[in-house]
Amino acid sequence: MLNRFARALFTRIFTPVARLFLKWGISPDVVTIVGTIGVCVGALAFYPRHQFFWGTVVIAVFVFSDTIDGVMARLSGRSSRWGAYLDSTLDRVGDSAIFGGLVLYYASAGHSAVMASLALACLILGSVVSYAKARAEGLGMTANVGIAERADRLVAVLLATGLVGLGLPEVVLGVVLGLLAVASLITVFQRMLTVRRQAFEAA
Ligand SMILES: CCCCCCCC/C=C\CCCCCCCC(=O)OC[C@H](COP(=O)(O)OP(=O)(O)OC[C@H]1O[C@@H](n2ccc(N)nc2=O)[C@H](O)[C@@H]1O)OC(=O)CCCCCCC/C=C\CCCCCCCC
Ligand SMILES: O=P([O-])([O-])O[C@@H]1[C@@H](O)[C@H](O)[C@@H](O)[C@H](O)[C@@H]1O
Ligand SMILES: [Mg+2]
Ligand SMILES: [Mg+2]
Repeated sequence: MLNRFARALFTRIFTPVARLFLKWGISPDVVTIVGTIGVCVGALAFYPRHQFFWGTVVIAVFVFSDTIDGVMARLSGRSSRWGAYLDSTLDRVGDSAIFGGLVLYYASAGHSAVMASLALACLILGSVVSYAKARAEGLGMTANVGIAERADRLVAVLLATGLVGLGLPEVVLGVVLGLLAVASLITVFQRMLTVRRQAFEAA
């Protein structure tokens, strides 16, 4: 949803940064890679120690590299199949680190099997959401639908985790993770139905 409505706005916001990076001779691939490392460090160094606010701040700084890399590629006429592959593959690494960081905390010092399970459910179902689209595209179809696309999932988990880091009760994060898991599951079915329709239309 956000991907549709906010992409143009965020492209405008980050175009000056993208131009600056290109002027400095930085390539889109470097931004993709450094951004992913930053997200992983933010998630895995801070979340397992219950430093939810600072972890979210670090992740939020680096996560927009995913918008900037694409803008850079298009501005410089360097959009490539390799870049698309690198971008999507490293997105999975960053997403796994975010939910994995929460799993690590709640499965150890946080002592909450329920919260750990909810975060794990979001990790797994979010990956299936992405796979459902990637596999469809690999078969020459599209599955560009769903109520919980990547930008939606990230905004939900980062806002809730950041706010809990600022003092909101932990149950807020539990509710958001629960809703996100359900929304991700619904998205998987939305994508499967879209692909099924195309597969039978083509037959
Ligand atoms: C000035 C800073 C402002 C910051 C404001 C922060 C406030 C946040 C509030 C709301 C957030 C709203 C989120 C908006 C969503 C953004 C929409 C968007 O742009 O989504 C899509 C993108 C990119 O997706 P993708 O990678 O698929 O596309 P690309 O454009 O990259 O194109 C891909 C093609 O490009 C080519 N290519 C790419 C790379 C490469 N190396 N080579 C290439 O050739 C190739 O052709 C590819 O096919 O972005 C995202 O999905 C990013 C996620 C954004 C969501 C982050 C949400 C963070 C929000 C909140 C955090 C709260 C923190 C608060 C902390 C404190 C709490 C109180
Ligand atoms: O599929 P999803 O997770 O909702 O959303 C995402 C896509 O919108 C994006 O184009 C791609 O680069 C990401 O890797 C990811 O797949
Ligand atoms: Mg990107
Ligand atoms: Mg991406």
